[in-house]
Amino acid sequence: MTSGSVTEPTHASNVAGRPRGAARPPRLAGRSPEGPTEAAIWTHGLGKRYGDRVAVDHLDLQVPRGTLSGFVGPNGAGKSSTLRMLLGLIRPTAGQGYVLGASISHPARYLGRVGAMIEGPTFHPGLSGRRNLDQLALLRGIGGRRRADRARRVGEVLAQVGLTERADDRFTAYSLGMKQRLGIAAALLPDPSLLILDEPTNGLDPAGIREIRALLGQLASSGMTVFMSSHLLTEVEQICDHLVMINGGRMLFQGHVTDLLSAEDPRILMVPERDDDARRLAGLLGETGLRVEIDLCPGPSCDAGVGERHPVVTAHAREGVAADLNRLAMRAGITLRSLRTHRPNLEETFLRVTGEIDGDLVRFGRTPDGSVPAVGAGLDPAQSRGGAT
Ligand SMILES: Nc1ncnc2c1ncn2[C@@H]1O[C@H](COP(=O)(O)OP(=O)(O)OP(=O)(O)O)[C@@H](O)[C@H]1O
Repeated sequence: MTSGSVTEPTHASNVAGRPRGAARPPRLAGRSPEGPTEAAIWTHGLGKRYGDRVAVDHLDLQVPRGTLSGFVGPNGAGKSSTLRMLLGLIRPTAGQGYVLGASISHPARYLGRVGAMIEGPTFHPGLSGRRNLDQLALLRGIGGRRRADRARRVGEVLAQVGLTERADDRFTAYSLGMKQRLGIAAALLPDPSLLILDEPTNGLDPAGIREIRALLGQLASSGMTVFMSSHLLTEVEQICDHLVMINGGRMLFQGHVTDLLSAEDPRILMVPERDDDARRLAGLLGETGLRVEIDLCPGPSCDAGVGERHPVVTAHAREGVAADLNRLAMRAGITLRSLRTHRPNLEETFLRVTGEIDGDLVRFGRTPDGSVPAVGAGLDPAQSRGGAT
């Protein structure tokens, strides 16, 4: 079993922990926390300083073999520096790391089994995709000295990334998506066990993103470990089964995407017909033991499906109690304009954990009178998640 773990800034909440019975992707079933030799990537206390600037701060990474793992963090979080240390391009200033069981102090021992695309692919613009790959294979000694062997390997990787039909077109004629796929083909030349990609979907249109997504999914299902950095959280949520989230060089979360998402409280969002009823409704719900917030600002976490701007009362409760909450409101003479359930997606979770947006409570605290903060906050979490009766 590979457990998800979360380290949070103090203002973020409700992310830690894995609810009992949370489903695991089958590919990882039965695995246990992995040591330096079992994990595809393992680091302990890994750090990188540039002068006084700390780019990577005591990172303990564990990327299990065979996963498609997303490496996410805001700009300047330390992703590229980490990838560069793993590839032996820069030296760590602290800690240790292992890639495919070999220490990162001796990159030559594992680089032959690692494919990488960092900072986008660079190819000769006047040569075809096939010729570019052939030259790279020759330079890297892939496929042996025989031209036929090299050509066979180049043909295989071109087929793998779906470029066979356009293989003899010049690189300049390729779309951005095709250029990215050629970059991945180059990384695949040595038939690696681990593929490290820095922002492979950067700048691509939705169709290009879909192609890369399908390609990475295929590679991972063939048993290869793929570790890719990305800013596109929707993509990571859709294609990755494992996630490493960092900010300011520090670990925020690593584990299964499902663990992170299922640790987020499900919510029920209610908009009373009369704005004045919002506080009374929040008070009533709070008395049942639920954690409740009021938000005046429609947004991803408080949009209750109402076009106009009305106070939204959010109860941290599972979907199953929605009808109970509606009845409770009705009994108190409060009619609801809308009621819906919401579970935060990876993007919302990420923004909250990295502190890019304030939590609902903070935002409510900034309203003009600020007199009703969280109702029911500080109650037994089991109670607040259990729902009202
Ligand atoms: N060669 C360098 N010299 C000095 N500072 C650097 C150097 N490379 C990176 N940094 C700094 O280290 C921090 C981490 O940068 P890094 O590029 O690793 O982050 P990142 O998560 O990859 O960001 P981005 O997504 O914007 O590329 C940043 O503050 C950056 O300015």
